[in-house]
Amino acid sequence: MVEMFAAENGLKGDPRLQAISNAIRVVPHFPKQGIMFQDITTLLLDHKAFKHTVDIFVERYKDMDISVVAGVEARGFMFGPSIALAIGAKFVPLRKPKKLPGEVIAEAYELEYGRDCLEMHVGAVEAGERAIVIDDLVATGGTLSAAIRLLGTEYLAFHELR
Ligand SMILES: O=P(O)(O)OC[C@H]1O[C@H](OP(=O)(O)OP(=O)(O)O)[C@H](O)[C@@H]1O
Ligand SMILES: Nc1ncnc2[nH]cnc12
Repeated sequence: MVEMFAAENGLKGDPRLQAISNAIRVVPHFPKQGIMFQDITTLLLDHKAFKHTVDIFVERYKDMDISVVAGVEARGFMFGPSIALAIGAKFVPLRKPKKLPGEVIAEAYELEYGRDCLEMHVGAVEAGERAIVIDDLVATGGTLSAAIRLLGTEYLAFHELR
């Protein structure tokens, strides 16, 4: 998995990827039978692996005229703001329902274990802005698809941690 990710992203031989992978704990059968839960809280405890993670995104997306880093609640909030600050972009939280106080647009989606919805404040992103979506992982892709629909077609790329 690490080798495939490295080859696809121009990071072949980069020792940071294995360190990141090693720092993610896999918890079988959480939150229900059959799910191999990828727990990034252990990555957050390892400051070197945490920094490597943010650095890889920053190296990839700096100087690409990206003005929006959209983070998916909750785990995209743990990585997105650091990346936004480092590349000089604004951070836009994509939140679960009824958390944002202003006018919102919403997108519903299916999860590996349920159904949910993401909301974004109207006006947080302007037409023509280039955005990236940050989250910790893709399972079915439902969350990522909803995030992209929220941002419209102005997004540039998405990158998962593992
Ligand atoms: O590709 P998908 O099938 O859509 O699944 C991936 C999403 O599921 C997890 O979040 P979750 O909805 O469990 O919320 P949490 O971060 O609040 O725990 C994960 O952080 C992604 O956002
Ligand atoms: N396997 C998984 N590990 C962690 N978070 C998830 N969200 C959906 N599937 C997941």
